[in-house]
Order: sequence, then C-alpha cells, then structure tokens
Amino acid sequence: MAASAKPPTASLSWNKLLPSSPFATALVSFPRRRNRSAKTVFVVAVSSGAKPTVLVAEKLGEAGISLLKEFANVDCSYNLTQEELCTKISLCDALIVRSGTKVTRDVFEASSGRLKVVGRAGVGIDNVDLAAATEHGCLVVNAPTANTIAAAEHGIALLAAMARNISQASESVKAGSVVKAFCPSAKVKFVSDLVYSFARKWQRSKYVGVSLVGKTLAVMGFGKVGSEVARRAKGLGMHVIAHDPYAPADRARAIGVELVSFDEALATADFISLHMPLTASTSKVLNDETFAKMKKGVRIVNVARGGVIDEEALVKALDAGIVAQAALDVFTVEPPPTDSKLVSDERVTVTPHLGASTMEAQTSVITSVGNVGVVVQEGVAIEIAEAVVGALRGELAATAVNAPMVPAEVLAELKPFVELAEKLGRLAVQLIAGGSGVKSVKVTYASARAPDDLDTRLLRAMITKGLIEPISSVFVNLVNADFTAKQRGLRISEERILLDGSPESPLEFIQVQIANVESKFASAISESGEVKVEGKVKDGVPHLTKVGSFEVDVSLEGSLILCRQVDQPGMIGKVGSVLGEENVNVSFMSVGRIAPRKQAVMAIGVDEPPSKDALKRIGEIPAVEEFVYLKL
Ligand SMILES: NC(=O)c1ccc[n+]([C@@H]2O[C@H](COP(=O)([O-])OP(=O)(O)OC[C@H]3O[C@@H](n4cnc5c(N)ncnc54)[C@H](O)[C@@H]3O)[C@@H](O)[C@H]2O)c1
Ligand SMILES: O=C(O)[C@H](O)COP(=O)(O)O
Repeated sequence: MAASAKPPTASLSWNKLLPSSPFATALVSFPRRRNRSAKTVFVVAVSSGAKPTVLVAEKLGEAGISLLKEFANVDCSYNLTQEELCTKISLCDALIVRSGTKVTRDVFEASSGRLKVVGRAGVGIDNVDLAAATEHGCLVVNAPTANTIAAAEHGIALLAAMARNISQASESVKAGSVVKAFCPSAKVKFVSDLVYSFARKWQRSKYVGVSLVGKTLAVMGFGKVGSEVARRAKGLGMHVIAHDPYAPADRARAIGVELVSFDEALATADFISLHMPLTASTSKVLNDETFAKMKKGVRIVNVARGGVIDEEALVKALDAGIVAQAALDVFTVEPPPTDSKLVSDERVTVTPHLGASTMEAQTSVITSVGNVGVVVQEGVAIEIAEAVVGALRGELAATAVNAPMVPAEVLAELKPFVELAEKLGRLAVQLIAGGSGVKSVKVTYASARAPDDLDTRLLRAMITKGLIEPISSVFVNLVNADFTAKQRGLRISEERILLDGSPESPLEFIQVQIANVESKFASAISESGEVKVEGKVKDGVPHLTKVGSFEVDVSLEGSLILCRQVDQPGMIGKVGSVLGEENVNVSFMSVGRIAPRKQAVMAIGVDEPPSKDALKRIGEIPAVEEFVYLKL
C-alpha cells in the first residue's frame, strides 16, 4: 500500500476551462513569434489524434490560412447559404467569418456541440449571436486591433471625399455628356441616323466643396477607431470633440479632444463621424429626433455600422436640408437594396463596407512612425488565425468576447486552485443525498491578499463545472458556466475572508458549502447544517482538508473513499487490507477525529475505482458507521 504524498501532477490542460478539445494531450511551452501587447498564455497542448476542422466562410488573407493549416484541416467555402452553413457546421470545430456571415442560433444548434470556437476576422461581432454561442459553450474571439488604422483612414478618406465632392465630380467627368446630335447626310429617317457628339463634363462651379480646417468634428465613440480618426482630424486642423459615455477624459485630453455630452456634440458639430459598436443602445441612435437637434448643414460619416443610423430618417434629414451630405461605408442591410434612396442620392458618397479592406490590415504587419504615433499592426488574418488555433488548443484567448480574459500571470498562479475548485465542486455535489435539489452554494475564498487582487471568475466557473457535470449531461466550461448555473436555478454566492500574514499565495483555502440539502454521508454536514468541503493547495497539488467538521488531509487525485468510524487501533490496516486484496492501490490516507477513541473520518485516496464488492466489505467492517465513494 502506497500511503505517502505523490509528486505534483502534470500541468493542467486549459481545455478544461474552454470548450473541450479532443486534440490535446500534452503540454509544452514555446515563445510566440513576436512580442504582443495582448497577454496570452503560452501554454500549448500538442495534438495527437485527428486534426480539428476549421471552416473559413469568408475570404481571409493567405497568411492566416497558412497558419491555420499548420494545425487544422481548413475548409475555405465562401458565399454559403444559411442552409449550407448549417449543414457544414456539424463537421467543424471552428468557424471563421467576417461581417458578411450571420452566425445565428440555428448555426450553433446545427453544430450539435462540435463547434468550439467562432473567430470573427474583424472587430464588430454584431453578426454573431453571442447569447447562443455562450449557451452552447462556444468561445467567440475577434481580431480587435488589426483593422483599426484601416478603418480610421477610410473614415478620413470619406470625410475629405465628401467635403470636396470627389466621387460625384469623378463620376461626372468620366460620364461626360451629349453635347450635340447632327445628321451627316441630308436624309434623316431614323434616330439612329443621327450622330452624337460627347464632351467631358467639367462642372467646376457645381462641385465647389467645403473646407475642413477650423470646422468642428464630433467623433461619436472614442474607442480604437474613433481616437485614431480624432488624431488624424486634428492634423487636418479641425476642432475635434468626442462623445463616448465610457471613454476616460484623460485619454481624450491627451490628444487635445474634449469629451462632451451627446446633445452638445449634435448641436455644435459641422461634421459627425460615427465610431460606436452596434448594440441595443446605439441602434438607430441617429433618428428623426436626434437629426432635429443637429446644426443645419451638418455632414455625416459612418464607418461603424449601418444600424446606428435610422436610414429613413437620414433620407428625410437630407431632404429637409438638416444634413447637407453623408458618406457611408456601412448599411443596415448589406448590400443595400437596389431601390435604396440613400445610395441613389447624389449628396451621399458610398463605399461597399471597405473600412477594413487594406492589404496591410488583412494580412501583413505594418509599423508606422510619425505624428500619428507608433503603430505596430498585425493583419486581421494572422490575428484571428492565432486566436482560433490558440482556443482550439485550450489556451485562454486574449481576445475572447464571451469569456473572461485572464492575464497569463494570473492564470499561472491560479492554476492549481482552478483544479482544486473543480474537485471541491465535484466532491460536494456527490455528497448530496439523491432527491435534494442543489439550489444554493456558498463559496468562501480565504486569502491574505486584498479582495481586489483576487479574480474569482475562473474559480467560480470551475466550481460550477464540478457541481453540475457529475449530475447532468451538460458540458460546462468557462464560457457557459454562469449561464448554465443560472439556467438550472443554481445560486452561487461568493465570500472572501481576509487573513493576516504574507500574501505570497493567492489563496489559503477554498470552502464550498451547499445549503438546505441532506447528505448521503452525514459527517459531511457542518455544525451550521450545510454540506461542507474545504481544500488547500500543497506543493502545487490540491488537497481536501475538511469534510463537515472533520479535519482531513488527502491529495485530490484518483478517487476518494470517506469512512466514518469509531476511532480505534487497526482501522487503517483493516480498510487497507480489503483494498489490497481487491488490488486497489491507495495513494493517500488521512484520519481526522474529534478526540481520541471518539468519532473519526478516514479519507482514502485510491488510484483505481474499487469494485462494489470491495466497498461492501468496507461497509461491513464493524467499526465503520458510514462510508461513501466519490469520483474526482
Ligand atoms: N467599416 C469597417 O470596415 C469597420 C472597420 C473596423 C471597425 N468598424 C466598426 O467601427 C466601430 C468601432 O470599432 P472600434 O474598434 O473602435 O471599437 P472600440 O470598442 O474600440 O470602440 C467603440 C467605442 O464606442 C463607445 N461607445 C459604446 N456605446 C456608445 C454610445 N452609446 N455612444 C458613444 N460611444 C459609445 C465605447 O465606449 C468604445 O469606446 C465598430 O462598430 C466596428 O464594428 C468598422
Ligand atoms: O467590424 C469590422 O471589423 C469591420 O466592419 C470589418 O468588417 P469586414 O471584416 O467584413 O471587412
């Protein structure tokens, strides 16, 4: 019988936190090709079995495709109908899209759980049903930085093109006009006998523009693109104001931009440039009511999302002379319908959602230095391919949209506690007697660190996983843990205990208590009436340190037998020999007792699951009053 502590276990696979990956077996570390500002985990699982399949549903730069091919089978199928997408998706582990593909609830349902990652090769995720993704435990990642400069440059290009009537004037010169029709001979019988003469149109007075210098530009949405537009507009001599309820004023001040209220922005701007995401609160934010608040003759640029403008209201505002001109890269429906009044209006400059479409933004790395700052930019294709491959390998993605982003250094520290959290959840739920519904769970984290220094989202997700998976067929991960708990009516409350002492370790212990339930192992009920388990990390290995009111100390590996008996000599030997005779190896053993010769709880770690017969024989040992076998 081996009854001593084992060496620490191998590294934890992060696939447990993220959508499960059948491809991961071992863990190694390697540095990335470039130093990125995003904090990603450099822990990678080497694949052993079949390669995952990635469906690329919209054109992605070659560099990204090559990167994907190193790790996965890549199916590039563009212009799929919704039906075709739903059919294909059941054979795919990851899907990569741009803005032209709607990843609806139907897509997640059709995937039957195989789809683990959706990669949005760009910023806006309004074409992905995030709620459905989360419910299905599917991670959504995007490429939030690679096209920022391209979008900002397109915004500035549209601003200048609109102000100087570039596209209208260009069309006019190219089209020219019929200046004269004459008849080369005397007989004119048919119109076709006439010869037409064309001339270039040269409408210099018609296309007199307006200047940008000294004008007020209101940037609506002072995020990545908005702030780059602001910076460039300042360079053009414009007076730039911005409205963004969530942007820090000092960031705006640093580039000489004043943050103002929504109404002030509307009332004072000569030009308005839209850069907010499309959300429930920004949908049709420019509408009849808000157009009425604008300065007469305002000019509008939209490279964000079509849906932030009520397009019918914009047509009316143009007709009423409130809006003098508009330049639109994005539309509510793309491409816009053939009878779109906006597209056919001469005062409106349009482009077919080209904001992100530069060679540099899509595939390569650019570095620019100048009065716009230093920009190191990676192509969207590379950014998204790295994020998708990382997620399939089980890394926590730095650009996750529907899961917490946990910095690498925090992850490294929390790793053994993450494992402990899941195991405590598993143990606690298995101690519940059948028929007692689990509704209320209290988790206590004891630490010498200030509460703000402890990010418990990961731990909570893993406790939830441990609590739910043994009693259901649902797969729980970091993405869907909170949703799954809520859906099952499971309330998890968290409490922190601040301990004295040195805060070297992020946590001293974690305690899980389940209230209002009966236990199949009565000794697991604490003095206050809850099923209670408590654990610590020792030498990197999770240990169970308390069951109910009994102190134990057993390493949480393999499985566990808990026995309550009257404390007396020879008990360890008796239980040990039953297990030995049944060829079950004991990894760890500990006895916690109230007092000598009184009630004691023996915790026995076993490598193999004992047979029913072995468990029956343990139960028949006269001093054993109750016992339970728990799978970890
Ligand atoms: N046309 C294109 O090809 C193209 C390219 C890139 C980005 N985009 C779009 O541009 C937009 C901005 O992208 P980003 O990368 O700068 O995103 P971002 O998240 O960095 O910035 C968005 C900003 O909008 C702000 N915001 C949110 N709600 C707001 C509100 N009600 N009023 C004002 N501001 C609000 C946020 O606080 C944030 O600062 C997104 O809609 C994105 O999809 C379009
Ligand atoms: O949100 C974005 O990133 C842009 O709208 C780009 O969309 P695209 O990838 O379809 O060009």
